[in-house]
Amino acid sequence: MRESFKKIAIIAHDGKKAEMVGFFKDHIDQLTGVEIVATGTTGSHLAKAGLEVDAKLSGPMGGDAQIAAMVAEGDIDAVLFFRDPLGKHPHEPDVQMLLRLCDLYDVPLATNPASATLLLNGIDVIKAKAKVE
Ligand SMILES: O=C(CO)COP(=O)(O)O
Repeated sequence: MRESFKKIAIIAHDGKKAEMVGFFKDHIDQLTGVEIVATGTTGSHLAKAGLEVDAKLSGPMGGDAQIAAMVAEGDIDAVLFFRDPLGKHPHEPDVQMLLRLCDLYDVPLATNPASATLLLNGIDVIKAKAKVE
C-alpha cells in the first residue's frame, strides 16, 4: 500500500475534457501539495482552470506513452484517466500500455469520475494518517 502521493497524472479523452475540468475545479482542495503531470491538451485545460501542471506531449503524439514510462520508473503515485468509452482513439495501443503498466506496478488508477472521487478521498485518508503518526 502506497504511503505518500506526491505526484499524480491526469489525462482526459476529448469527450471527457469538460467533465474533467469541472471535476478538478470541485476537487481542487484535495490536490494541494500534489504535483500534477498531464497529457498536453488536458494539461492546458487544467492550467486554464488555475492548476500548476507539468504538461507532456498531447496523447496522440505520445503523451500517454510518456506518462506510462514515468509509471514504469516509479515516478507517478496515481493516475486519474477520464476515458471516453464511446470514442475512437488512434493511440489506443499507448493507452493500453499505460493501463497495463499501472496494473504491473500496482499504481492506483481511476478511469471515471466516481472512481477518481474515491481515489482522491483515499489519498486524503492517507495524508491525515501520516499527519497523526
Ligand atoms: O489522448 C489522450 C488520452 O489518451 C489525452 O491527450 P490530450 O490531453 O493531449 O488530449
